[in-house]
Amino acid sequence: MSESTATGITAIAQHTSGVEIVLDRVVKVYPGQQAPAVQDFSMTVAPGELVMFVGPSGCGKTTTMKMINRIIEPSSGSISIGGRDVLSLDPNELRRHIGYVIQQIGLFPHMTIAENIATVPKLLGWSKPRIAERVDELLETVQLDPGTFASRYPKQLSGGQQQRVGVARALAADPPVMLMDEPFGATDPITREKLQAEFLRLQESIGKTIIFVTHDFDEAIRLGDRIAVLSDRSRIEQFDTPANILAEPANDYVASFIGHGAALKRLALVPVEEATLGAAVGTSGAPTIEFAGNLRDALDVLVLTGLPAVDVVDEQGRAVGSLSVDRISAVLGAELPGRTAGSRAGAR
Ligand SMILES: Nc1ncnc2c1ncn2[C@@H]1O[C@H](COP(=O)(O)OP(=O)(O)OP(=O)(O)O)[C@@H](O)[C@H]1O
Repeated sequence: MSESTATGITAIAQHTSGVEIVLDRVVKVYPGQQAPAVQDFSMTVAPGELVMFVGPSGCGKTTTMKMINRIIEPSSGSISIGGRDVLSLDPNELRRHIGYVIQQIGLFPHMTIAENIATVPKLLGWSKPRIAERVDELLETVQLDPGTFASRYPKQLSGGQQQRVGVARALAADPPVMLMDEPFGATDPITREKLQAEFLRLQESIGKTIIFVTHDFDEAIRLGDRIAVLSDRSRIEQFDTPANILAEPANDYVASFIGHGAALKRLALVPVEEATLGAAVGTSGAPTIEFAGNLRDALDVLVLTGLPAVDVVDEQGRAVGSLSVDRISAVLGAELPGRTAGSRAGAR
């Protein structure tokens, strides 16, 4: 490795919380192919941001992501992480400083869970006590008891547990950047929701810069700070926050991707505290909604109970006000100042 390469890696490795990723006119033409799989892809991802790539099969999501850690070499264009040109760095070294989680998990079957998590720290030459401490810490972070799981083998874990280990392994050397390729895709819907919720909580504390590939638009809405909706050759059709994409899809392609129920999806993003509450009703025995909940949960209660209003309660269970369908609708209306009814309908 040249000296400048070593300096570049050190600069990336110094960071543990997120750094900026910049892709500039990145192109990938696979050998023997006429058309590029990725054409002129440019994007800046802010430090600590969680960006979701969503698009149909074959549009180039994975190719684009894999060029960042150089599992796939770009044909042209530039990519930088924390201001360092990744194409000038040693690819193997680079990968040790970028966490990588894939759907197939890729745990080594003949290694224990602890050994799996320790792979990169070992390659980086960490001491045994430091590695052991890190493995325990990470298992706890992903809610697996080290005493129970550290010495097990992957096949002795459920799919969801294996996926948690995959995340722990990617985090082992505390990389500033994580690339995640359909990481929860192979799990059943309930496990998937659980993993998503855990992952969101985790990201709140670690603040990595993350690129996350998914087919599932609802997953993108739930997790992303911003979503890039991609079409053929990784063309960016829209790159914006989930709320903005739901409220105002850039074109018919994005609208079709959102599918039905955009208003309901938007409600799930709006916390109860953003609504203007009415007076508490105080009907005894009626279901309530927590102040920390979202407007979709509140609407669920209203629909299921048929009540005109549902009480909102604080952490102590005290009613602090109430929500009705009108009050919930008013929040969505207020989010779209000056928008005509016609354009709102377009956000379907
Ligand atoms: N090694 C390869 N050689 C030739 N073409 C390839 C290669 N890998 C991918 N492609 C092609 O490049 C395009 C983009 O593939 P890519 O895997 O990036 O898409 P994707 O959006 O991630 O798809 P999926 O969601 O199905 O994983 C596809 O048309 C694919 O057939």
